[in-house]
Amino acid sequence: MPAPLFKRWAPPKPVTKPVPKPATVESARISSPIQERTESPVVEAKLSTPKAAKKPKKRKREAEAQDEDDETSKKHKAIFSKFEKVSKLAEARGQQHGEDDESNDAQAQEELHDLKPMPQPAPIPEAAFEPTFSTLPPWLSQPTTIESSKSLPFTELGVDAQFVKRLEQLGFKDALAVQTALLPMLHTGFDQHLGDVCVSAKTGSGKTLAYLLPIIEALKDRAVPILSAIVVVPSRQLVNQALQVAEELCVGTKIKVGTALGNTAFASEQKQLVKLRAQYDPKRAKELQERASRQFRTGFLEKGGIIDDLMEMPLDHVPQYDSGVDILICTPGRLVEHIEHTTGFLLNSVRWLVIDEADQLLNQNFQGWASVLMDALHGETPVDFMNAQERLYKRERDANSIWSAVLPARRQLTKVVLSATMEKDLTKLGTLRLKRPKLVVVQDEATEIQPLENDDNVFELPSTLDEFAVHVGDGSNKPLHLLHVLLTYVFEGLDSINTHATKEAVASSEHESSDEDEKATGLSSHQSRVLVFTKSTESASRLSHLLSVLEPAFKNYLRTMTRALTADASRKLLKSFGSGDVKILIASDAASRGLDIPDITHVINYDIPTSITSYVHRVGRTSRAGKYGQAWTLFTKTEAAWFLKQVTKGDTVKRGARKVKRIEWKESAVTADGRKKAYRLALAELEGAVKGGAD
Ligand SMILES: Nc1ncnc2c1ncn2[C@@H]1O[C@H](COP(=O)(O)OP(=O)(O)OP(=O)(O)O)[C@@H](O)[C@H]1O
Repeated sequence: MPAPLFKRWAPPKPVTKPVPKPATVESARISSPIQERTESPVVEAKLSTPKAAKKPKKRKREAEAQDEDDETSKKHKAIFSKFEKVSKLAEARGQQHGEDDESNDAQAQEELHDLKPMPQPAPIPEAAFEPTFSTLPPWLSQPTTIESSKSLPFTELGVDAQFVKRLEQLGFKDALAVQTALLPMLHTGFDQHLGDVCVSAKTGSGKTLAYLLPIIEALKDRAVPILSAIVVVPSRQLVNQALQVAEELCVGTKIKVGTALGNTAFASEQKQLVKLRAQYDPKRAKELQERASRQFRTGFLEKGGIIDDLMEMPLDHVPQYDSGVDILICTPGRLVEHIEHTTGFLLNSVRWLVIDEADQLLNQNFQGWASVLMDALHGETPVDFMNAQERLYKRERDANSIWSAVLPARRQLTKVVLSATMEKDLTKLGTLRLKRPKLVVVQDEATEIQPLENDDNVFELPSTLDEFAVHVGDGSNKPLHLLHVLLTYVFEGLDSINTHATKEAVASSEHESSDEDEKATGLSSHQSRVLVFTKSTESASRLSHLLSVLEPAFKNYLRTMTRALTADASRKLLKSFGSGDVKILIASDAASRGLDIPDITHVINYDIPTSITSYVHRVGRTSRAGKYGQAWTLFTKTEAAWFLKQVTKGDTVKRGARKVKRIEWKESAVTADGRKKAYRLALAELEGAVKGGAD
């Protein structure tokens, strides 16, 4: 039962002290705080007036007032006694209640002690926060994935019988994973993807054939060249490499494949790309001549343009520009030059634009090539300005396309963007103005478990690659460590021919040369082929010199790829490396991208790469198209932290269940057999050679 509210308002101890009978109003007033609050100050003033000063009239009034006061006092007394009674009663009830409450509390406590907590369900563990969203658009965050082990016969992919036969002759029976994905997407037909395609597939997975084959198949009946495909790659060597694959596939067709890479004079490249001829057209000839004479008058004469060509035309003829090639393979810089300076080099009939090693090309954006190319590609030639050939082509295309019934007649341009280290960078990809793009990712089964919604870039290494890492201390004996790897692990067995050329102090020159010969013979028949990467072409040359002094048996089998080599010389060099005449090729990062040299068994990072991307491309020169290969990296004390954390243990590089094997040997193992002394001699010789060169 709730306690009565008035209990709080009870005056302090009204019952315990006997209240004296108030003799005067004053004393009553003092003892009662309630009265004190209600009494008016006017009454107080009246009471304090001295009696002597009072007049008879006043006295009467005072007597009346006294009566009134007595009456009031009586009333007060009555109210007060009533109040006291109620207070006493309240007090008594309060005490009773207090006892009741106490006994109730005690009871409640007792009862509570007996209660057991109700059994509760186990708390639900809160799931760790895993974002299910991506900042990337769906085409980048949810790519089409293909297992890298997937392989299908070319016949099942709708490849024309003529090309299936050609592929068999080249030794390709089944299509590799990236080819099984790309061929149907790029072939005309119902599986065709009517949009652009980005491809992320490991090094050596067969991307070149995947984009060249459908293009060449589509152009196989072409009799007169029309520029239909442009392939952009980052280096001259890659232009030549793609050209070789294209030419092999084009055998038996009239398709013309041309290159623009700057290895020949610009004018002769122009002549190869654009064929000038005279066309009889008196009306247009007159218009052009009027334009030419206006230009002569104003002095604003176009140089090297159509007016120049008009001068060489017979009467009533106009210059007409035809494409000299169907497929153009080029570097971005040279392509931009042709777009800007070659009259008649028009891109309005281009149906395929391929950008290989796209991440590198977009990162460099040399001469703003992407924007220049996109402007040239997307600027449609108005029908009025089309030449006869273009009009013919447009009519043929509109009539033959299976989509012509449902789609408006317009050129369909497909962009194919590829890399082994494709970056999901929207800003860079944005410069390519992709339409309805699709990302195709070729990856191992194990990697598929990884969430692909992840916005981070992940690069996969070939599954047939074994990686080794060697700590070389402070790096002062690095060439000796390299020599140790070469003799012990790459050219196994060669070191057992254990007479070193540097044992000059003990060995007779006759003996020495016979050991050298024996080693050279062992080397010539050896199957291993090794590509050694250095940080620059200068260090490549230096290392090459050192190695041939340290191990003379290497001399005839060791070459360096430098910037000074002409395109022809570097092609020859790569050919002899491919054939096995050269066993050790030392190069800078310039050779890390895209180079496809068959049967490289080992890659050695003599100097560690400067980025993860560079590592992926360097080691990707071996283990190509399912072949086994090894990658060795020599790292110093100061390089260890970055290399071990980022490359060997980081999340960016995926290598399945495989791990990088750490190999360590004692410094004495590499300096044995007088090699330290030989190294010093080699250094001295190198210094002399450099000085001699400088003189
Ligand atoms: N269907 C096939 N069967 C067997 N080998 C093939 C097939 N297609 C291509 N190859 C071979 O695979 C090798 C690698 O091909 P390619 O150079 O196109 O690789 P890539 O994916 O472009 O590599 P990178 O990213 O390093 O440039 C080449 O030697 C090529 O001849």
